[in-house]
Amino acid sequence: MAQINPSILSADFARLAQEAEAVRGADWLHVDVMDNHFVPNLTLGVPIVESLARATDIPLDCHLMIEQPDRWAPQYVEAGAGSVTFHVEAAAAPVRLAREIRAKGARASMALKPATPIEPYEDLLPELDMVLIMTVEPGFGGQAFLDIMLPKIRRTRELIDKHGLSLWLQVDGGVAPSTIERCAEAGADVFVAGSAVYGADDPAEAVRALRAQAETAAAGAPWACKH
Ligand SMILES: O=C(CO)[C@@H](O)[C@H](O)COP(=O)(O)O
Ligand SMILES: [Fe+2]
Repeated sequence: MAQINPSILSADFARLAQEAEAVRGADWLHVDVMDNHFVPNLTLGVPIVESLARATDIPLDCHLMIEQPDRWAPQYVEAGAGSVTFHVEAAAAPVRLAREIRAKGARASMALKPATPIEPYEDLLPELDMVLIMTVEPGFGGQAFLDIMLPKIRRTRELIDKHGLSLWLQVDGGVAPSTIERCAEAGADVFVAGSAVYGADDPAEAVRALRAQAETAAAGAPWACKH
């Protein structure tokens, strides 16, 4: 089943509890943590994640666009995140980090920037609960979807299926009604959407509509028939 994770990067940061309520029915709330080093933007950190976890019962999917994730990721689990994604480009010891995140009780996920290939990390997949293929350069919401990432999504789906794994395949960046079907056909099953959800008149309805589009597209995809 397709999961839709609205990104609060496109929400009003002064009203985060209400903005979470506005997307009731979403599978996860996507929280973009940026440190102005790994990416040229600065957002929020552990204390806000802690408050948000108390303010909503939607589980938090924390996407860490930060340097030194080995040092910081465990603190996001302690703050209440149900899933923590680190960038493999920034991690010193991705296997140890994934194991630590899992041992602390959250789902462990690894993100790849657009220029990072999946193939060198094939052997790490069993250590993970999710892989995030970035479909924009990380750092900002509202950017145009990079079509050139579709082959990487397909290749990642093939690797997951080849190893008989059940980890989720997330896409993030420019996911909208005009792009979500191509992502689902390529093999993604978790969809982050910021501007397409919070820019809509009815964000909860936008979540439902995106999910329906993704599920229809996935049903007709060749990879879906293998399960
Ligand atoms: O991680 C990021 C950006 O770096 C994303 O999660 C964005 O927040 C997605 O926003 P849209 O492209 O959907 O507007
Ligand atoms: Fe993100």
